[in-house]
Amino acid sequence: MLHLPPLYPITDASRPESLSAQIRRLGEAGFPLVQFRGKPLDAKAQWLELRAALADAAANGGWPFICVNDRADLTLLAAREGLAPWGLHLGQGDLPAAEALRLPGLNGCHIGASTHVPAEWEAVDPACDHAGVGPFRGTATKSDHATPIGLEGLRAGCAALRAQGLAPIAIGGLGPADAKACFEAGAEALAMVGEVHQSTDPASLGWEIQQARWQIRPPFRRGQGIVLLGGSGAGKSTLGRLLAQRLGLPFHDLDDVIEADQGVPVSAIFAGRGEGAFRSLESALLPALLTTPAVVALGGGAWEAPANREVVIAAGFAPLWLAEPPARAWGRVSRDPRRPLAQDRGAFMARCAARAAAWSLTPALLPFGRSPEDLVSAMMTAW
Ligand SMILES: Nc1ncnc2c1ncn2[C@@H]1O[C@H](COP(=O)(O)OP(=O)(O)O)[C@@H](O)[C@H]1O
Ligand SMILES: O=C(O)C1=C[C@@H](OP(=O)(O)O)[C@@H](O)[C@H](O)C1
Ligand SMILES: [Mg+2]
Repeated sequence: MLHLPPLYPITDASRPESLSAQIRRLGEAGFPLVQFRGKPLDAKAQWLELRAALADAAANGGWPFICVNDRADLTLLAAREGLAPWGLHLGQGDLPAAEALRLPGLNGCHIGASTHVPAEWEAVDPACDHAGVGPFRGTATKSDHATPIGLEGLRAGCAALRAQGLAPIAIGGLGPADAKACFEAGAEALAMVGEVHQSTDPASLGWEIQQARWQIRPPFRRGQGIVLLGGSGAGKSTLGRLLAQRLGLPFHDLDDVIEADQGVPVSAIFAGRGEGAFRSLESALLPALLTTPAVVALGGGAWEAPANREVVIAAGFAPLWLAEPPARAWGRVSRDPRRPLAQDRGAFMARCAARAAAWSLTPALLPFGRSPEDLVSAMMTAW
């Protein structure tokens, strides 16, 4: 099943802030996925905002992912400009999902559906990989909504969607006080419009909802090994060391292991033998770190190789994407002489954008500006 962040913010065209500015602000706050909802703006206004938001995200390491509400036409236009969005969310009256996926440039697009009654959530178009289920209760941001389904409807909807392999998203008048109940009822994510835009501190809202999800579904099992992945500067090495200490597990940093094995710094391997030689060392030395439970911090590029991903999964370790906005990570590591791939902003962002699809195959840890200490404590509150 598709992994989704715990809180899925949706733009609100009734607010004075432009849609592209809303998406930029939410991305900077730490949300990896935002839905672009342009109604009731006309097609031209929606297109200009969508293009601006997608271009902005592309220049910032592909962050945040953008899922377009309703508009297959605008999604198609964007794809033609080389700005294919992460996804397209289709309502019951929009283009059928399978037809949308056949549009040029849209294969690989994540398609979402809206479901409101059992007949809808029990038979979703198999071309979809996620679906909204709601409305949980009535909401001021959507006047034409269907009858609220409440917690029991949500439970039934989530079970039906999960049985079809779809990630269920609770929607409709939700606030942070609903989070634990919605996750317990089976939601993978909570979609929000009003709460997220009215909040003076959306990062704290995201943090609170992530903690609620961890309380219901901890990010790893007790005693299980953990592999931290994600971009350079996300904080994998720092968090990994601390997490291992708190869990009483050994800690391995793949870069340190490579340096110890080769007797030279990572930068010297890149300079002397090239990136290919470094990637071969990553793949050669990773399996030995997975033989007994441990916390393992990967380097920023190690999750790209399918063989490395397979060995982590086969070892039963929990892979976790430390999902820090690339612009924030760049601010920490730019031009660090020990990081050969953090010398040029454009190249750094292009790598992040190219790697994001592989990272998002795993559950995410969203730091939302918190310290590694806070992150470790929050991950362990489940126990
Ligand atoms: N949560 C955090 N908040 C602020 N700074 C952090 C955080 N995590 C890591 N850092 C700092 O960012 C830099 C990069 O961290 P590091 O652990 O080396 O990242 P990575 O291993 O993912 O490249 C270090 O200077 C570290 O102290
Ligand atoms: O992004 C990358 O490909 C790299 C990131 C580095 O690790 P950090 O993610 O710890 O910086 C290190 O493995 C090497 O310089 C290559
Ligand atoms: Mg590191």
